[in-house]
Amino acid sequence: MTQTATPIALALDDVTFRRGDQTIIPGLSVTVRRGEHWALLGPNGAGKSTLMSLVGAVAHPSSGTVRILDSQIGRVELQALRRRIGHVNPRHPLRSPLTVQDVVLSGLTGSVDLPPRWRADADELDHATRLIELFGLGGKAEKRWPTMSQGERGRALIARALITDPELLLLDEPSTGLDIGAREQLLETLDLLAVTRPELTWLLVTHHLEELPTTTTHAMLLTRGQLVAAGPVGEALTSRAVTETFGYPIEVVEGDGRWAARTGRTAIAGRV
Ligand SMILES: Nc1ncnc2c1ncn2[C@@H]1O[C@H](COP(=O)(O)OP(=O)(O)OP(=O)(O)O)[C@@H](O)[C@H]1O
Repeated sequence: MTQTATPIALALDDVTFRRGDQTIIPGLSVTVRRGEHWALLGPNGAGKSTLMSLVGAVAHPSSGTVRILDSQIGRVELQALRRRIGHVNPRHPLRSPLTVQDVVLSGLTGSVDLPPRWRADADELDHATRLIELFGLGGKAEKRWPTMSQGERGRALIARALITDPELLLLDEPSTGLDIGAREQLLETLDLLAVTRPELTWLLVTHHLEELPTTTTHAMLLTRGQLVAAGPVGEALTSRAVTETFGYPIEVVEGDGRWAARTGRTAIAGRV
């Protein structure tokens, strides 16, 4: 019996990205398969957000090819492709006092605010309610954006990203500003999502190894727009690769699927 390979969710082939004179990504190739959960790590300015905008069908590469789901950027209508991608941006530019429910529903209209005459139908309302419950916001559906905590906002934004049943979920620093309890709740929810939606592929940008869900399957380490390591998390997230990525001696520790970083004291001792 022949085994078919898991379909590809993202394929970047020799991708470059330039802004004016600056080359932000000098040539990057990586393949992500459906159902994989990738962590994307790298120092400030490494190009993580740039990479997220390329795989989120927001930016075009300067050269090379970007395939997202079954479409190649440059050959498809980006708007249609974006509807299949859930993008969680911690700097969501909402100014109006929308309720949790409306924030989640705004994922259906793809807008920050709800269009004035738009109304959700019964199925859409039901879906929003289920997501609000899943993310522990049941009982808070009427709470409004300005009075929501950072943790509540983060969870509402993930529910918003999921309401279109995306095939790809992009999480840009989803734990930013969360206290330990809220962070743990978020990580548990992502782990639960991995069970309830095994086909969903995600890419999660973080600055902290402690913020990786236990269901992280792969990791990509980026510095100056180039990959230092990319592959199964156990192979890519090594002390050596993290040290090279951040240009500082770091020891990576793993236990029960959770990750942590601490200063590589042995390496430092060897320097003095
Ligand atoms: N709008 C912009 N105009 C000019 N340069 C930009 C712009 N956005 C990003 N850059 C530059 O592109 C490079 C990569 O930035 P990017 O935001 O992708 O990095 P990052 O890894 O996400 O950083 P951080 O961890 O600080 O969020 C940086 O050198 C940055 O200064």
